[in-house]
Amino acid sequence: MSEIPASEGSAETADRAESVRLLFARPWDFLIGARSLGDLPPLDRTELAFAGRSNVGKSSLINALTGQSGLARTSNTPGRTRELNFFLPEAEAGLLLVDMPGYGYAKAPKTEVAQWSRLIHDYLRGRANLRRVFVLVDARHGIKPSDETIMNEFDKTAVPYQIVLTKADKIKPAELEAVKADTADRIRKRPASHPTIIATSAEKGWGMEELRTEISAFTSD
Ligand SMILES: Nc1nc2c(ncn2[C@@H]2O[C@H](COP(=O)(O)OP(=O)(O)OP(=O)(O)O)[C@@H](O)[C@H]2O)c(=O)[nH]1
Ligand SMILES: [Mg+2]
Repeated sequence: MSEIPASEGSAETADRAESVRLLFARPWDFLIGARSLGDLPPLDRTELAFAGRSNVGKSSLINALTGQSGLARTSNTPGRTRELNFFLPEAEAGLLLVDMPGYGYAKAPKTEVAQWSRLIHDYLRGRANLRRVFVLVDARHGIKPSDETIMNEFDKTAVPYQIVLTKADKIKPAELEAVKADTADRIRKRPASHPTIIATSAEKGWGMEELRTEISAFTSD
C-alpha cells in the first residue's frame, strides 16, 4: 500500500474545504417545480435527490444546508411537497439538488398522492444524471418498510444512495449511536448503498458540514 505524504493529504483536504465553501457561500435559487416527467430540467447537470417518508425533514434539510430558511417550503403536515423541486446554486457548479414529495402516509387527496408517487418512481428509476439519492430516515424510528421498498428498487436498478438520519436533536446521544449502528448493519449487504450514515439535525445544524462535503464532491470543476 502506498502512503500519501502528509503535505499532499492536507492540500487535498484544504481543496475540498474550499470547494464546500464556494458552493455554499453563495445563495441557491429555486429553478423549477416538476409535476410530470415532461417538466424536468435538461440533463446537463448532475442531480442529487432528497427522498424519504412524508414529514421526515427533506425540505428542512435543504434549507439548513443552504442556510436559507425559506428556500423549500416545510410544514408540520405530511404531504407538504407535491412536486419535484429543483434548486440551483448561484456558484455555477454543474449540479442541482432535488427536493422530492414524500412516500408513505400523506395528508393529501388520494389521486394527487398517486400522481406524485408515480412521478417519484419514474424519476428515480430512469434519470440518467441522478448521481446520488439521500434517503432520509427519522432518527427516532430508523428504517421502515417503505424505506426498504425504495432501497430494494435502488439496489436492483443500481441507483447509488446514502442514508441520512434526520431530527437527531429529538433523541439522546446514546440512542442516536444505537440507531446509527443498527442502520449501518441493515445496509451493509445492500450493493448500491453508501456505507457512511450521516446523522443530522436541521434545527441544530448538526451534520451539515459532512453533508455539504458529500455534495461538493459532485461539483463539475
Ligand atoms: N426537531 C426537529 N424538527 C425538524 C427537523 N427537520 C424537520 N423538522 C420538522 O419536521 C416537520 C416536517 O419537515 P419538512 O421539512 O416539511 O419535511 P418533508 O420531509 O419535506 O415533508 P413532506 O414534504 O411533507 O414530505 C416540520 O415541522 C419541521 O419543522 C429537525 O432536524 N429537528
Ligand atoms: Mg417537503
